[in-house]
Amino acid sequence: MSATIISGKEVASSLREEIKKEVNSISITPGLAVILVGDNPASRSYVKGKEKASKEVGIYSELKELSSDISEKELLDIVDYYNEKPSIHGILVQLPLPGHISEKKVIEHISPEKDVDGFHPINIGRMMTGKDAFLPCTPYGILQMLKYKNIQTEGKHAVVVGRSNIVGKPVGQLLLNENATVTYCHSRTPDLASFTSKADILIAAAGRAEFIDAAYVKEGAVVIDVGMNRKDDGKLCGDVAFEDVKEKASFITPVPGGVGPMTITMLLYNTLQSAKKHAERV
Ligand SMILES: NC(=O)C1=CN([C@@H]2O[C@H](COP(=O)(O)OP(=O)(O)OC[C@H]3O[C@@H](n4cnc5c(N)ncnc54)[C@H](OP(=O)(O)O)[C@@H]3O)[C@@H](O)[C@H]2O)C=CC1
Ligand SMILES: Nc1nc(=O)c2c([nH]1)NC[C@@H]1CN(c3ccc(C(=O)N[C@@H](CCC(=O)O)C(=O)O)cc3)C=[N+]21
Repeated sequence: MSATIISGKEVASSLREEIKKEVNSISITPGLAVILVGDNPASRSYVKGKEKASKEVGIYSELKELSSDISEKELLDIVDYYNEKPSIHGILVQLPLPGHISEKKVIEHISPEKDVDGFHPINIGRMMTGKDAFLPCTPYGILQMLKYKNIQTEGKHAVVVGRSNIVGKPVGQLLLNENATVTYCHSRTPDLASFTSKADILIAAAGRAEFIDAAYVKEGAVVIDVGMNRKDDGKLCGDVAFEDVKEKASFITPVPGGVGPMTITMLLYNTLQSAKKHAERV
């Protein structure tokens, strides 16, 4: 039996309709500032996607493009400018940043109230303790995809491949909050397949093209592919060998058209929530 494909595009467009309606119903226009340092083509293409999606739902978006030789101090000053700007409710600094700039410092400089990426330690701490917080967009989007398909997490064994601060760690934490039993794997995990093949829900977030094949997957597992890799022919592919794994899994997400569109959608959602909170305060 071939797996059901979870279309991130479909889930995203349904959520974006709701976001659009709500944006139209509130008294202020949500504003998002996107800061892009340098001219990495992949980063530029993601940022364009975010801008286009913002416009489609009626969110104002402002793109600040900066040269890769900007100093850390100059970048922090620009973050400050948006921290103070009342029409901006969300700030996103596209990662990665050039080597001479501390990502940690920049993230910690963003006001937690405008941290719609959910990367600030205050928001991470709030997420870990189950308090109201901006949840990181990719993990949050994955939860929405599971919900949309009525996939149970309670009591399930979730295995996460990857432990980055932006994907691996928070997706595990959110699944734990949803009562899954969570195992994290990473580059020092010996015999990876011995762990992944136990997973009811397998999250692949390592950034290695198509390396999760059917041998890594349990029959009937739910497989979520976060990976975003370029093949030699220039085509985009995930961490999962889709054609092979889809014959063994019960649900699977494609790349493109899977987790990616959900990441952008949750960014829009977080920006809307931030604007609503702002409206309550003034
Ligand atoms: N679809 C979307 O919206 C998004 C997609 N992405 C994509 O997801 C992928 C992961 O992103 P990100 O978390 O930022 O990447 P990082 O490179 O920061 O982290 C990769 C993680 O995978 C682990 N890893 C690497 N190789 C292996 C291996 N062979 N076996 C087991 N674990 C391994 C690393 O382990 P260790 O810690 O030991 O180094 C690390 O924890 C990338 O392809 C990225 O492009 C990212 C963000 C959003
Ligand atoms: N501060 C910050 N926040 C991020 O959320 C962030 C970041 N930095 N740096 C890079 C990663 C990566 N990321 C993606 C978002 C959407 C797609 C996406 O929409 N992908 C489409 C395909 C896009 C294409 O065709 O190029 C898809 O999967 O269908 C991909 C990747 C967000 N990231």
